[in-house]
Amino acid sequence: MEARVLQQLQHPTWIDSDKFPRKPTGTGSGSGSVRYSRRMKEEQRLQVMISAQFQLNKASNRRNSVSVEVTCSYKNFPASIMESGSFYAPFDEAVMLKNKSQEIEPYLSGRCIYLVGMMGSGKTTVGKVLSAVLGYSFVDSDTLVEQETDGTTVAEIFKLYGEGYFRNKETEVLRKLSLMHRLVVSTGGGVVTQPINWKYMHKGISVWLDVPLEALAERIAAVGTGSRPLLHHESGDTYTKALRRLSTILEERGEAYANANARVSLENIAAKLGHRDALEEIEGYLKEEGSMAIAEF
Ligand SMILES: Nc1ncnc2c1ncn2[C@@H]1O[C@H](COP(=O)(O)OP(=O)(O)OP(=O)(O)O)[C@@H](O)[C@H]1O
Ligand SMILES: O=C(O)C1=C[C@@H](O)[C@@H](O)[C@H](O)C1
Repeated sequence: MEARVLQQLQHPTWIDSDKFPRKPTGTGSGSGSVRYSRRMKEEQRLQVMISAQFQLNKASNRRNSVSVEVTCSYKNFPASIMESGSFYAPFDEAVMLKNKSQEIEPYLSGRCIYLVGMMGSGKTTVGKVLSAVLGYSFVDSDTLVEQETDGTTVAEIFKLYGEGYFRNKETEVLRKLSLMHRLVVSTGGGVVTQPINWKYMHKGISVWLDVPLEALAERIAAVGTGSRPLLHHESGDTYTKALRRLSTILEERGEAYANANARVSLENIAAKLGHRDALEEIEGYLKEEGSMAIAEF
């Protein structure tokens, strides 16, 4: 599986923000931009492109915004394994993320970060940014299960072989990941239901993205339930059926998510993406476990 993880990895490299002017020097309105890109080649097979656009526009709300795009391609593999992602953050926020991650990273000692949470809680979105700022690689356990099953999608695996088969494959994927380092893992929403999975995830640091059900249902309604087999059974409009089914699933899972080392509570979800909270919660956990010193005043 290691090779397959490699197919997914993004080898993120954070942009050296010192290459950018920190603030516009003038006081009036104006704008400027800087582009920085870097290409890495590993044995001529793996190509990672990181590009950043840095926009200073004092006259608009987009002032001091930074957009970062990470694109990964692996020679001879189909486009579906090409990963790309981007995020937009105020410049100060981007600098804060970079600083916080640099503070935390040595204390992680290479341990993997496992993001757990309900379907649609943002594990993929947050995970890609966390991996970029920490210099970790990003993997998605659902994708690895699909790859281990000859490319059969999660929805098809459920349909053809049943949930039990999927859960066993998922546990096997987690076991293999637990032997690896420097990964941010976006887990499947149901990993928390199998106690053995915790044995593997506790080799690293687990973070629960706790998002209100209404926000989850809204996001899922926006993209549909096609890829989420556990939401296929209800009738009604997509939002209502997703909300009803998610409520039942969360009830069945009880306290399972609370086994995570850290919890990011995203109550006011519209206002934030969760990357910063996730880093702060990981820092809190590292201090609690004693590997990171608590600042003395
Ligand atoms: N903070 C946020 N605010 C609004 N939308 C978000 C936020 N985070 C993620 N989303 C959107 O919600 C959807 C689900 O996000 P994502 O795929 O990251 O979740 P996930 O936990 O990985 O889901 P799954 O486990 O089902 O794969 C995506 O369309 C994403 O763009
Ligand atoms: O919450 C769940 O149980 C699931 C979430 C998805 O990520 C997939 O792992 C699968 O659809 C099951």
